[in-house]
Amino acid sequence: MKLTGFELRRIALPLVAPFRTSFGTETTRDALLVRAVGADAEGWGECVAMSAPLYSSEYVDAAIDVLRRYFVPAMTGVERGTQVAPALAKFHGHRMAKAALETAVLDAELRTEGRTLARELGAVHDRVPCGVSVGIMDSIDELLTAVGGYLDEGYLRIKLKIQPGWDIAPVAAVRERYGDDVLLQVDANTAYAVSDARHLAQLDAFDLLLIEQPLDEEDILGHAELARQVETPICLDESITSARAAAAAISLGACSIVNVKPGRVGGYLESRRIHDVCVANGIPVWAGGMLETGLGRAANVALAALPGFTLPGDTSGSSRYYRTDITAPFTLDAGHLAVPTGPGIGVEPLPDELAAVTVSTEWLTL
Ligand SMILES: O=C(O)CCC(=O)N[C@@H](C(=O)O)c1ccccc1
Repeated sequence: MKLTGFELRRIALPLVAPFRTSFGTETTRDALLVRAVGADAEGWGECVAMSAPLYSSEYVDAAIDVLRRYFVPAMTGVERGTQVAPALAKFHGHRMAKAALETAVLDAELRTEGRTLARELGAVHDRVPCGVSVGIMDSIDELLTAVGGYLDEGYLRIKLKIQPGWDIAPVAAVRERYGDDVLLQVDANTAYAVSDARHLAQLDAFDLLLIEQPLDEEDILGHAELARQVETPICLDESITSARAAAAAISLGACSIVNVKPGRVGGYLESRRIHDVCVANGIPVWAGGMLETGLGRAANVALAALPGFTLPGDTSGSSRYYRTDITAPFTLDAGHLAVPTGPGIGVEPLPDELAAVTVSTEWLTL
């Protein structure tokens, strides 16, 4: 499929409520969409970089610049999704920008050929169990109300953001209020140090599924040491930037569960490779999230349908974050989301909704 060019579209979606993590608070999702335009189809990719380099080194302005200056010009001659990563291999980093470009080309290719992303990746389910991520709040009462609301909506797993000073008490309160059967996990987003091991070991009393990314993303050996001192399984997110990094972290004993986030690792094809490495090592994986619109959400749900995704992911319904999504909304059904069945990622932006949140567009001809 011959490509004629790409559109970079920056959008701003207000969140239904502030979302606070150990590294900041989001109130509006500043996001970059990439549209690949081919002779007889177009495809979409969502860059999950945040406004500022607080989750990782990437941020929206940098993604726009690197796409415009280096990555899109390197797409000359590229006609299939599998050709994108090799064409970008000489460039270091910027995995979220690379992922958006690869997904847009892959979506256009699959739409041209009438194939779904789910099938292309090796999905084996037609719906996926959904968890929800709950931010840091001003009070335990506020947290318990939020958690109760999500449980009422049918979410099958609760993830609590934690940080020093907001960890043991909120976990204990949720366990005390909602019981021991609720699937519960925590996410520290690198907020602790290995010297906090004894403190974090207090979480062992609460039968958590996992503790996600407690230490700095580069502290693989620290996570291996922490795993020796804490019973709760350690899950890595920010540290796992590729299948090679996953293999190394697993062999070093740094994690026993992996959060697979396509944007963080450079795309859905590398995500499948991470899945395969983890399955080969008996390591469960689950689909992470980055407050995606329905475009990224659709692709994440397809990925979450692969056999090794045995834990509910951060694949919540659209209404968790947005009053109005830019695609038909993803709505929870008995705690699950249906895997899209249309070609490619299976969804498209709704023109009016997309226009309403568009901040800027830029066309780059190949
Ligand atoms: O449900 C979602 O899409 C968000 C899930 C979530 O908590 N993402 C976290 C994370 O660190 O995994 C995050 C939040 C905000 C910004 C970046 C990452």
